[in-house]
Amino acid sequence: MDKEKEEKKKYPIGAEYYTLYEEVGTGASATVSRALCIPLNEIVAVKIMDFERSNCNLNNISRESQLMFLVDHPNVLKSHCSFVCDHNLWVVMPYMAGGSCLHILKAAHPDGFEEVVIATILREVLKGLDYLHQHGHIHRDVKAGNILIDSHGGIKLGDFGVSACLFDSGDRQRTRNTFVGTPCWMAPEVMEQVHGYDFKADIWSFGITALELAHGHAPFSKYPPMKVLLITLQNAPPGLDYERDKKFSKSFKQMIASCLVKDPSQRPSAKRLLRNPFFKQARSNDYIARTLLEGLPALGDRLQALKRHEEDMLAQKKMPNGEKEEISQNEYNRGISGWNFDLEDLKAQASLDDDTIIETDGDLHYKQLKHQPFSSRRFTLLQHQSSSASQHSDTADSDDNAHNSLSSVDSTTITVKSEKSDDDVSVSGSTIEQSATNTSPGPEILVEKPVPEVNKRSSNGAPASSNQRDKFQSQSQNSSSSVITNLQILDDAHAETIPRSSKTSLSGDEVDEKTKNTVVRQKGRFKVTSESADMEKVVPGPMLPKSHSMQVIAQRLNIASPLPSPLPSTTPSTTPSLSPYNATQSNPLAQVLFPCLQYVLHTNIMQRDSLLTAMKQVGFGDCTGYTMMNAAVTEKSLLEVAHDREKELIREMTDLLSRLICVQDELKKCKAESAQVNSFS
Ligand SMILES: Nc1ncnc2c1ncn2[C@@H]1O[C@H](COP(=O)(O)OP(=O)(O)OP(=O)(O)O)[C@@H](O)[C@H]1O
Repeated sequence: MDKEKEEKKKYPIGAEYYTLYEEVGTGASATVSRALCIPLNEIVAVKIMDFERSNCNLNNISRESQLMFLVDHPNVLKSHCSFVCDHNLWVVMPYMAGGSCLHILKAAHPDGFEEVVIATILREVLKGLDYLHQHGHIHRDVKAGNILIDSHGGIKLGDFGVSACLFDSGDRQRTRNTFVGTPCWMAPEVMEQVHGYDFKADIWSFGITALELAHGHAPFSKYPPMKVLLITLQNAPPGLDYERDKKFSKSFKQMIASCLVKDPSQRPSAKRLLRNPFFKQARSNDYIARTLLEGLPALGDRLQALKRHEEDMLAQKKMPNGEKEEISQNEYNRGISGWNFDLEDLKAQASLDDDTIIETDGDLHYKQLKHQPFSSRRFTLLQHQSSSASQHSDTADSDDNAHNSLSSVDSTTITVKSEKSDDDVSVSGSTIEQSATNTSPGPEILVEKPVPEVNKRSSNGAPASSNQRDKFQSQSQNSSSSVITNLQILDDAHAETIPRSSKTSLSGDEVDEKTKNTVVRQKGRFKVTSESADMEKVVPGPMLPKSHSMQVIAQRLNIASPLPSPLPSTTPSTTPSLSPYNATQSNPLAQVLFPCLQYVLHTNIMQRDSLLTAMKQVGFGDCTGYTMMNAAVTEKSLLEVAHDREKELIREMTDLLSRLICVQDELKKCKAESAQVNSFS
């Protein structure tokens, strides 16, 4: 009955019908305020998205917010209505008086919630996620900050729809000021941008969120983005520590371990997770209202207090690391996202500061040798004896196959043997040395949440079963069409572009089984990874056109390409015998630089292909023999030019790598000498 009443309610369209009260939240591109809907005399939340700040196509945002309007599940925050006002998009939503779990953690539970509370919150989140996944949607931003609680303890997953738009918009893809997603919660496959990702990326984020609720902060939250990426890609997945987290049950540890498996296909679906014994202890909404909300100041006051606290800490420069990172997260949530690949920047980022950073609480330890000149300073990533890998494999629920994933965690350059599997994973016996003296700015690393697409094969699945679902899905299909267009603009060479949303509606287990059929292809421009993580993945074979050039690269780099290369290389070898692969194996800096150079090369190749296609089209458009012949000649000469350029780039790349190696050798010598001098003195 209540629901019917709700449905009949018509929320007016137009800013004049709403009185804005205090601000209750800020995000990457929006501020959220408590507001009064005057005609209905009802308190609502209004999210005002600054079109200019979000750098996003307003029509796309608007379409996505309509999608949010169509959402109909008690655990997913829907919008009542949305409209444009002065270049802003207003989204009117139910007011969630408890605020986000992140706010509550910060205000009253800095060390995390009790297990029963966590189980109750997460069960509700899973129900919401299951609903979204069933409808072919991926949330892509699951985190405590997006889990909202209403005054009755009801839990909803927020920031769906509009955020999806921000991620998907081709405009955003093309602009550089667009960091997408928060790396702490980001699944490794999303970071790698190699084989695409699917709804299982949400399950990873869900596992990270579970840790966030347990500890009061997400794993690695104190580190800058680049470091988070490296740690996530190279280390064993984080998890609850058997020693340190004694207060938590085995089933909680196992549940998290099953989500934080690097191989997405081994992660359970949301539906399956709901059957996990951990959730048996979950209680009612009332319980949440009693335990979390009673005694809490009003949301607006809490937010103000938090802001003041952060400002004070900043002013005093006494900010604890976790909060420093919080600010840093906010910074790039605000749009600082083109990660500069300038080596100095990288050094600064990786070392946080130019001083020694050694923490003794079991967290990652970065040790910088102060007595060395800056150019030869190195930071050492010490890895403590850790046991998460064995823990995971020991304890993972076999049903969830969690242990399988750990086999993927190996590294040749950085030996990672995790023992502790928390955010505070320590890494022992391994070093990341960064010692290059080359300070010339290189290309920028731009890690973006890529535009996803769902494999066409999934469209053969069962049709949607209700009108509402059809409506929901057709809406999402509409919204994805713009993505296609944008993608084509971005990268014509990637011809497999297909809509983001699955057209099928699958049962949880089906969803599980069909993971591979609904894999989202990514069009990320770059990936930050290293050969050591998985050399095969570094060459994005399936993502690139099977061009002759790529085979040449694969051959030269001595990298096992995931694609067979039926065509022999015809390009004569013009490079020295130095193998960049070997070079990068022994040179961590080269590891980072190498993909960058690869990217330049790939771009070049793609441009060449586009030019050739354009030439062909011109040739066929005007079918005179003369034009055809001319086109053929031009194509040949273009090919030659492209080949020359390609050779030139490969030469440059190899040259750069060999110079890096020389520099590193020199450095080693210097270090040895300085060590000798030190020992004498
Ligand atoms: N309906 C609501 N009721 C109360 N508070 C809300 C509501 N919606 C959002 N908030 C608060 O506002 C904050 C920002 O909202 P939201 O996450 O939707 O913005 P965003 O710009 O998409 O942020 P981000 O992308 O960084 O997650 C939330 O973290 C939450 O604390």
